[in-house]
Amino acid sequence: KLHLATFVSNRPLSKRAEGGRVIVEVDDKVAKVRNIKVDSRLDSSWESREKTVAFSFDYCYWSVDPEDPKYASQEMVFQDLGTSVLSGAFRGYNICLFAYGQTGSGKTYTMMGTPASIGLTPRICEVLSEFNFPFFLFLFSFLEIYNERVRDLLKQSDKTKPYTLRVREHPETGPYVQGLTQHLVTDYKQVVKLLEEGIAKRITAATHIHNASSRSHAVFTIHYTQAILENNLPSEIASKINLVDLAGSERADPSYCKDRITEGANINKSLVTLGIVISTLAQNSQMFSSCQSITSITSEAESGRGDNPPSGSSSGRRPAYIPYRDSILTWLLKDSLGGNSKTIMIATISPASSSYNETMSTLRYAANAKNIINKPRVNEDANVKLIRELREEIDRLKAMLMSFELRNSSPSWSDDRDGNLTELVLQNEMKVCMIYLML
Ligand SMILES: Nc1ncnc2c1ncn2[C@@H]1O[C@H](COP(=O)(O)OP(=O)(O)OP(=O)(O)O)[C@@H](O)[C@H]1O
Repeated sequence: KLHLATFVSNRPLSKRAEGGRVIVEVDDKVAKVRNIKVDSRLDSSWESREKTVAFSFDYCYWSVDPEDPKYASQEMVFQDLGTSVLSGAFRGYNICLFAYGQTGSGKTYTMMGTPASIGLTPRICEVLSEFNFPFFLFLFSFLEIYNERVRDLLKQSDKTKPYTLRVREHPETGPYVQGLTQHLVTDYKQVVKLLEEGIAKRITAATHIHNASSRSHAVFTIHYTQAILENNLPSEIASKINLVDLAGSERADPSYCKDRITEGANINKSLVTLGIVISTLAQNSQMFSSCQSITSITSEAESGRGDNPPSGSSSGRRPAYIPYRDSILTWLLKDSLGGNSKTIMIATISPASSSYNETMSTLRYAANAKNIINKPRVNEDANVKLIRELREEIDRLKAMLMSFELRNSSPSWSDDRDGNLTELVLQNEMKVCMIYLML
C-alpha cells in the first residue's frame, strides 16, 4: 500500500498570523480540520458533527510550533520516512517519495530543508554515502519539469533553450530521460554541492502567498547499487530512489494564476494528470481487492458445496486505463505510481483558516491515494535469479525422486520416471555450472 504522511507546516500561518486561525489539529495518526464557517453559523449538537473532518494516515506530523510538545522535527520525519526509504533501498526495492501540497505549505522544506534544518533528501543521501565505493555505487541525477518540458538541473545548458530533454520508454526498464547526466558521488560533501547547484537552478516566480515559490516539479533520482556475493557469485542489489518535490497543488486550478496562463496551464497538466492517475489507480486497486475477496468467498463456498468453478471475472469489469503518458510527470513516475515501487506520499498542509479549501482538497487527494496498492519487487540480478530458480527446481526434482524411491510401487513405471527425473536434475546442475563458468 502507498504510505501516506501529512505534514502540517507553520509558514502560511505566521505570514497571516494577524487574521489566520488554526483550524488543523493532529491527534496521533489523524489530522482533523475544522470548518470555521460552519462553526460560526451553526451551533446545535447535530451540526457540531459537521464542523470537523478527520483524515487518518500512516503518520501525521505537527511542525507548527517548536515549543509544542507534539512538535515533529525534521529528524523525527526522517526516522519514520527516511529510514523506510533506506531500508527498502538496501533490500533492492525501487522507492518513490513525493511531496504534494499547496504553495508555501512546506514541500521543499520537508524534502530538502534549510541549512539550519536539513530535510529528507540530504539526510537520505548522507546515510547512503556512508556506504561507498567500491562495494556501493551511488549515482544521482536531478531534473526539473516545467511547462511539460524537462531540463537537467546538474548540467550547464543553453540558457535560451534549457528544456530540451526528452522522455523515452525502455521496454524492460521503463521510462527514462534521454541525455540526463548521472553523477557518481563518493562523499556527502559532493552530494551537498550538487544538491545546492540543482536547487539554485529551479524556476521560481512570485505568487500571492510568498515570492520564492516554485512552479516546477523537481525529481531527484538516486541509483544505488550494492555489490554482494550470492550463492558464491558476484551479484548486485540495485535500487532506484525517486524523491519528488511537486509544484504547488493550487496549480491544478486553472483560475488560480490568471496572469501566467501558459505556465499555469502547463503545470496544471502534470498535476491534473497526477490526480487522474491516482484516482484511477485507487479505483482499480479497490476493484481488485473486492474481486479478490469475492473470489475467496466463492472458492470457500465451492469447496463446501462442490459447485461450478468461478465464472472468471466476478464483476465482469475491466481495470480502467491509466493515462500515465498524458503528462511528463506521470509518465516518468509510471513505475512509482501503481507499479513496481514502494511509494510514500507526503501531503503538506497549512494549519491556517485562510487555507481551508486547499487543505481539504490536499487531504482528500491523499485519502484517495491511500487506496492504491502497489506491487513492489526486489530488483534481482538476472544470473542470480536464474541460479536460484534452477536450484529450486533441482530441490523439487530431488524431492520427487526421493518420494518415488520410497514408494517404489510399480518398478517398471518408476524406473522410467526415476531415469527422467535424474536426467532433469543433472541437466539443471549442468546449467548452474555453466553460469558459474561464464561469470
Ligand atoms: N515546518 C516548518 N518549519 C519552519 N519553516 C518552514 C516549515 N514549513 C515551511 N517552512 C518555511 O516556509 C517557506 C515556504 O515553505 P516551502 O518552500 O517548503 O513551501 P513549498 O510547499 O515547497 O512551496 P512551493 O510550492 O512554492 O515550492 C520556506 O521558507 C520554508 O523554509
